[in-house]
Amino acid sequence: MVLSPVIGKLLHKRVVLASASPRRREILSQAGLRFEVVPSRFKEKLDKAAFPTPYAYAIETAKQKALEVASRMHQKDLRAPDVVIGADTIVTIGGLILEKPADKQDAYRMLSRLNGKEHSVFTGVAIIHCCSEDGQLDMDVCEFHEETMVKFSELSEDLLWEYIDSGEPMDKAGGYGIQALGGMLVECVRGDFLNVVGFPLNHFCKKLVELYCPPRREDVQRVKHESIPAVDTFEIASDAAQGDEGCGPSRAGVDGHSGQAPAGPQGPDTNGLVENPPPFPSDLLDLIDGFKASKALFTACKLKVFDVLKEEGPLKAVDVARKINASVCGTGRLLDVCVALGLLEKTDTGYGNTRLASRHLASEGACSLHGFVAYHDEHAWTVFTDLESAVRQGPQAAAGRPEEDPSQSRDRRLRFMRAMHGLTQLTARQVATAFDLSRFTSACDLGGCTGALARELAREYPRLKVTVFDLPEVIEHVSSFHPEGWQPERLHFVPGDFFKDDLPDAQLYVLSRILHDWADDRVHELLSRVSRSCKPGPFLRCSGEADLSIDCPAKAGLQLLPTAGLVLGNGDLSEPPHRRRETDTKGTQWSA
Ligand SMILES: Cc1cn([C@@H]2O[C@H](COP(=O)(O)OP(=O)(O)OP(=O)(O)O)[C@@H](O)[C@H]2O)c(=O)[nH]c1=O
Repeated sequence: MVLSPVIGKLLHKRVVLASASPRRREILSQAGLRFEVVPSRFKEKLDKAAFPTPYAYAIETAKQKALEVASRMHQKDLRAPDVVIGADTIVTIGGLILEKPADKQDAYRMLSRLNGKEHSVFTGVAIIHCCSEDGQLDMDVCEFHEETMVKFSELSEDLLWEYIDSGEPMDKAGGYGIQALGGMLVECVRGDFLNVVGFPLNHFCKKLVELYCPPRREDVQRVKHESIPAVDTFEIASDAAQGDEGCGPSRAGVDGHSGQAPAGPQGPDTNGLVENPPPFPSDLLDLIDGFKASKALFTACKLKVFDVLKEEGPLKAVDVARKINASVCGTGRLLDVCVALGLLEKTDTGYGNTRLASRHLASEGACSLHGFVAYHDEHAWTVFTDLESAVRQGPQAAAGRPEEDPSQSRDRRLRFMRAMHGLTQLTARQVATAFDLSRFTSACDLGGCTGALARELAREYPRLKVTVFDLPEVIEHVSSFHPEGWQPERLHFVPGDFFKDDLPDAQLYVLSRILHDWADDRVHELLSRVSRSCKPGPFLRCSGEADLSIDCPAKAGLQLLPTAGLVLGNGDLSEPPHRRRETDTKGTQWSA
């Protein structure tokens, strides 16, 4: 890449750097660019949590800095510069964004966090091309970011404080300046050094090539003058002249409007040119993008990435690729996605599981959700792919599908059981202890699958005998979900269909994750069958997430566990359960 012709493209344009950073000014002027400096008054206080990535935050801040300068200059002399450049540098570590420290203690907190570790430095850049016609300002925004990895050595407390006392950290993102004394803290750098200093010159020049030789429209996003968001400013307009410094011929266009009030946080500025920014639609973007994250998680689980890393991590991408028999490039990308999703950690030694992944995404272990993930990948994913036709044609379309072959349906059932087993193991204790069931001596878990909840109930209540009632083809596989030689005390399994067969006798019926599977008429039928099986006893009724208009038997206690399902009992439940947890009561109303 020949640089001077690129920079030369800007020679006859009025270029403004919307930044007070002396480092940015130096980098750009040393590259031969001629420009003016008009520091932006945009307050860097966007809601970080509203951005999907740290660099999206840096880019947006850079853009707002530049937009603020462009619109202010346009208002002042009704002529905006040709090009305005904004930039924002942030340091990120462990999902946290570090900007300039507020004071020495803040600098100490930042540097301690970075001590001995690798972190990312992102600079977001916005290049705005302005065009004023008939008093109207149109702007084309081109934006990009650059990431550089920086590793700090292990540093002593004394050294950190000596560095802080030098005063250098205070105007620098992350509390250090790599180009000066801070260079002593740094063990190595991966990527563009100047990006850390405050401006990714190389990427900037490449962007200019794209824009000018010839411009590629897909890199340029047209922003109409009307859509310039409102900005918060630090100073009143008259302060501007003090901050503006010229590098080239000074045409900053600041007219020193004295005594003019700054635009309020929400209000338009004096010329009515700046409008309220629309709220950033991060929830919507998450909805749009969410399936990609799910599929990346499903794929990593299926390829046993979390198992490999649990046993042998940390490992480099190339080693993981070999172990899972996949391409190095594809594996590297998948691993990086998992890092971004918080499932893996990446260090110098390679990729490793987070605790969350080791506990829940490896295939073995009491808290494993591997089966639950596999079920969603192999079953729910396909079902949802057909959602449009299900909506168009109605549920009868699914009913009209050809019968699947029995071995396939057996596999599907086992997958489903594995999914339910994993999930129930995770929640069983909470469900079993959400109510005080100690007065009961017998319970029946309807559709209790592998008995994971029944087992917990039996463990929690030493007097309780629990029957698991489920389809014969489910009961047939139960033993494979429990340790060999497992002899459950006070727990037994009865095959049957709760819509057809007599329900086993019990004082308490448990329906956990059952009712949501059925349409209202079926729910009514099932609850009526349960109601008929209940023996006379004190009465308590609760309505919760579903409005149960069943013929509720005066003989049965009936409670709804919103997170888990329904418990029907005939014991003395006339008082609200004292062991009910706050988190379990959401949306539930009690009436005796
Ligand atoms: C990591 C690092 C950062 N910096 C400086 O940190 C400021 C970041 O803050 P910003 O908000 O992006 O810029 P600013 O200085 O406030 O200026 P402005 O863009 O006008 O808001 C910029 O200065 C950078 O050089 C260094 O000089 N060296 C380093 O190693």
